[in-house]
Amino acid sequence: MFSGGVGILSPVTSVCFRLYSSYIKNARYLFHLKENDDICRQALKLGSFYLFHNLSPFLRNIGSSYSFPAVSSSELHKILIEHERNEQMMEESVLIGCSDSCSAEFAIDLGSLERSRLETELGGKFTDLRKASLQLRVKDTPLMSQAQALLRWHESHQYCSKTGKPTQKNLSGSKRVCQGNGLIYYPQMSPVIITLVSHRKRCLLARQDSFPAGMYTALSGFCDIGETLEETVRREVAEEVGLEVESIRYSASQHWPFPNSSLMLACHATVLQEELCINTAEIESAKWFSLEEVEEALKWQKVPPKQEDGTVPVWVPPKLAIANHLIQEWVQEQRSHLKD
Ligand SMILES: NC(=O)C1=CN([C@@H]2O[C@H](COP(=O)(O)OP(=O)(O)OC[C@H]3O[C@@H](n4cnc5c(N)ncnc54)[C@H](O)[C@@H]3O)[C@@H](O)[C@H]2O)C=CC1
Ligand SMILES: [Mg+2]
Repeated sequence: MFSGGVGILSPVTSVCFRLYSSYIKNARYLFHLKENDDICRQALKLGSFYLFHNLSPFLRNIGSSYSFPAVSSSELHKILIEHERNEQMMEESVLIGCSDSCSAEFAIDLGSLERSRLETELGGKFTDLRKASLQLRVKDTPLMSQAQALLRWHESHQYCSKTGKPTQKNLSGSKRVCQGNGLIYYPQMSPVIITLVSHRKRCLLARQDSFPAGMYTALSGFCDIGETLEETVRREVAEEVGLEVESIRYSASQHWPFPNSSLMLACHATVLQEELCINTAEIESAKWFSLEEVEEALKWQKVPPKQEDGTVPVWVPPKLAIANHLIQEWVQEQRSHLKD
């Protein structure tokens, strides 16, 4: 059922939608919701709502796993009334997507409501995002991260940086407009490259002193303004480990919510030499690893225990991090070379 859009879209648009795949229907419907406050206001009455409290997502424990459940519009309405809030508060929600049946999905921060009472009533816990990311199934984390990132952006962009006047969110939350001069602000992400450098049969993993003990990962760095993806890869590899990049191959991307929204652009790169010159202001340690060593590091599903000599074995970020994807991809490629 095309519930979210029924009776709201023009007949012409609705006819077009019937010819499209559900993916295209959803994309077009979301476009209308983002752009048109009236359509979005209607969708609020039928949509579902993911809950946050001071940016901590609401999780429910079911047996040995956790879910990130949504409440219906009428359930949210009831919560607001019971906590003596105006139903207008529903309009503080931000749009984060829509279901396969085109029912709009929103996120709302209930930080002004009593947390422990809400948790008891809803039967779950508002959980810090980092902890929640590790508790939830990997496939459920992108929606939660996206929702938190958008709520966080709105929370920190209440005023225009040019006029100092308040900014007003449009209903979907796809932008904020300065009440003084009409300047429009859109949610932002910082582009970051993450590169798995390799040379012959080994790959390079590094760690910063702020990482948990034993954790090594691929090199990463924020793009400077005006740089291309390729230029950032070359500069970061040179800056952090003193190596000259020979070739770059794009792999995949990921939205990363920590500490602020980044768009992680993941690449493989080969280098011309292997002698490292580590920039200790940025990196605590960087080492070349063989296939066997990387396979060993991948075996740890969580932080490994200390060994008898007090050291922690090398391990790599969990599956939810794109670093893990890059490392797995390299392992697959090395294994396939062995077969050749
Ligand atoms: N999802 C994943 O697999 C991984 C994600 N990351 C993320 O990548 C990001 C960048 O990693 P680093 O190697 O530390 O970057 P980096 O090597 O560029 O160094 C960080 C420094 O860059 C500067 N900087 C420039 N632009 C910045 C911006 N827009 N925001 C914050 N700092 C900025 C700051 O001085 C900061 O201290 C971090 O947010 C980290 O969480 C890092 C590794 C793996
Ligand atoms: Mg870095």
